[in-house]
Amino acid sequence: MSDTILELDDLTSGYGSASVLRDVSLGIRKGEILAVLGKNGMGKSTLLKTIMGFVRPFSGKVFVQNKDVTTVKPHTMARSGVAHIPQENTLFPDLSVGENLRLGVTSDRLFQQRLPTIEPLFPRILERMKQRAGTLSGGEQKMLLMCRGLISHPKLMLIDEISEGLQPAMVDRMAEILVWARDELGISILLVEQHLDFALTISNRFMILKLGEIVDQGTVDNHISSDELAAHLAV
Ligand SMILES: Nc1ncnc2c1ncn2[C@@H]1O[C@H](COP(=O)(O)OP(=O)(O)OP(=O)(O)O)[C@@H](O)[C@H]1O
Repeated sequence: MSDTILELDDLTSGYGSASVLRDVSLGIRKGEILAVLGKNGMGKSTLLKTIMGFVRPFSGKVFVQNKDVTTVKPHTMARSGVAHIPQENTLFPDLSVGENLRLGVTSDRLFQQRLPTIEPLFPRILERMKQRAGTLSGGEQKMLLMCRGLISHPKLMLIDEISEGLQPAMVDRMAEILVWARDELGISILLVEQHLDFALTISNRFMILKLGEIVDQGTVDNHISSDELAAHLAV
C-alpha cells in the first residue's frame, strides 16, 4: 500500500548464533500507532534495534516507504526520518538540555525554527535549557528524549518502553504527546510496551510478541479490554 511507512517481512535476528526474533512481519501506515506488547526478554528492544540497524538481521527485510533499508546503518536511518527512542538513557548528562536537543537537528537554523513548535509540549524542560541534562529527574529526562526525537520531525518513531518508571501523571502526559505527534504531525509510531493501559489508550492496533514471535494481533477498539490482553501476555 502506498501509505505504508514501515514494513517488515519475515524478520529474523539475534545475537551471535542465537535468534531472538523469528519471522516477524508487520506494517505501519502513515499516522498510525502500532503497539507491540510483550513481557521482559521477549525481544521488544531487539525488534527496534534490528529495524534501526543496530542489530543485523539473519534474514528477512525492512522497508521504509517501500525502500529496502535492511542493511542501512543507524545514522543513515536517523537522517532519513526514523527516530529511535531507546529504553536506555542516551542523553549526554554533562551537556545542557539545549545542547542535547540541538543534537536532534542538523543545523542551528533548524534548531531555532523548530524549538517553538515543541516548546508547548515540554514547558518545564524548556524553561531549563541551560541546565545539565543529567540533573533532570528521570521523568524529565524521558521527556527530553522524546523532545529530541520530535524536533527531528521524523516520519517514523520507534519508541521503547517510554512509560517505564514514569509517575501516572507523566504517563498521561506522554500519551497526549504521542497522540498529538500522530494526529497533528502525521508521525507513524511503533511502540514497544509492557504498560497495557498506556499502550491501548493511544494505539490503533496491537501485536503480542512472545519469545520473539508475533502470536496474536488485532485492532484496538471498545471490545478489547486490558484484562483480555493481560491474559494473552501471561507466560
Ligand atoms: N547484546 C546482546 N547480546 C546477547 N543477547 C542479548 C543482547 N541483547 C539482548 N539479548 C537477549 O535477547 C533476548 C531479548 O532481549 P530484549 O532486550 O530484546 O527483550 P525485551 O522484550 O526488550 O525485554 P525487556 O522488556 O526486559 O527490555 C533476551 O534473552 C536477552 O538476554
